[in-house]
Amino acid sequence: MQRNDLDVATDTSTVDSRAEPANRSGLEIRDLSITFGGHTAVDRVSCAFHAGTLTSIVGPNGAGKTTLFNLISGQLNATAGSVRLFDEDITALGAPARADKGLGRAFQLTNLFPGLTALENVRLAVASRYRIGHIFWQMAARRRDISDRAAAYLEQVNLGKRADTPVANLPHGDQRKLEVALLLALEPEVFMFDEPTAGMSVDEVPVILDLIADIKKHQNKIILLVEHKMDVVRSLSDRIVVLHNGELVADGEPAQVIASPVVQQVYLGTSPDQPAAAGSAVS
Ligand SMILES: Nc1ncnc2c1ncn2[C@@H]1O[C@H](COP(=O)(O)OP(=O)(O)OP(=O)(O)O)[C@@H](O)[C@H]1O
Repeated sequence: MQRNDLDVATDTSTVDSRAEPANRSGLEIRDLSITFGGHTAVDRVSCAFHAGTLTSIVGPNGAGKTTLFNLISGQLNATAGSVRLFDEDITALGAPARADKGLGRAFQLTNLFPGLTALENVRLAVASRYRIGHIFWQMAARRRDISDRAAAYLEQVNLGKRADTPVANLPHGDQRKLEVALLLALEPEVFMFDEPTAGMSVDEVPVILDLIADIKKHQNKIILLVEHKMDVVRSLSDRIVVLHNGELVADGEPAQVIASPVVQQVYLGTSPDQPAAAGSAVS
C-alpha cells in the first residue's frame, strides 16, 4: 500500500515535514563522537548509507553499536560530529523531530502501549504518521481509513488474527512483530533495527527476518541493523560496518569484511565460520 492510498493529501490537519527524498544522498554521519565522562563510546565515526541497502553494524560487546544508533536516531546528542539526512543537517534535532524527518527505529518493545490492542497500537502509529488531529480522528470515514490501513500492516506482519488482543497478552515474538508493524506504519526513509530477533524463539526468528528481507526487497529504503547472530548478518546484509572500542575498523562487502585481518583480530582469533560462539565474536 502506498502512502497516497490514505486520503490525506488535502487534509489540513496533517503535516508532512519530509521533503521528497529523490535526488538526494541518504544518511550520512561525519566524525560522530560521544564521550561519557572520560570514556569515548563512539569515536569519530564517519560513513554514508544509501537507499536500497541494508547495512549491519557489528562489533564485540561494548563496541558502541547501540550508542551509535542512539546518536543517529537522536536519543543521544553527539559530543562532536554531524548527522545528515538527505543533505539536511539534523544533528541539532531531537529524536521526535528526526522521526518526523524519516528516521524510524524499532525500540525493543518500549514504544508499545501494553494496555491497548495490537490494532489500536498500529492505528496510533498511522495517525501519528499523518498527524491526524482529534477532530478528523472523530470522523467515521477517517477512522475507517486509519483502521483499514492499520489492519493491513498487521496482516503484513502475520498478526491479523491478533488484532484485538491487548499487547500485554501477546507472546514476546508477536510483540516484536508488532513493533515492525509500527515501524512500517510510520513509513520511514531509514529503518533501524536493534537486535530485532533478541529473545525470540527459533520458530519466530525467520518471520522477523523475512519481514526485514521483504522491506529490503520491496522498498527502496535505508536499512540499518544491529544484530548479534552472524548468520543473520550474512544472509541479510549488503554491507557490514564493524565497530571496536567506538571506532569504525572495517566497512565493506560482508564476505570481505568478515575475512579481513582486522576483524579476525577484533574477534580474538575466532574463525569467520564461528563468529557467534561462546559469547565472543560478532555481537
Ligand atoms: N549512557 C551511558 N553512560 C555511560 N556509558 C555508556 C552509556 N551508554 C553506553 N555507555 C558505554 O559505552 C560503551 C558502548 O556501549 P554500547 O551499548 O553502545 O555497546 P554495544 O556495542 O551496543 O554493546 P552490546 O553488544 O553489549 O549491546 C560501553 O562501554 C558502555 O558502557
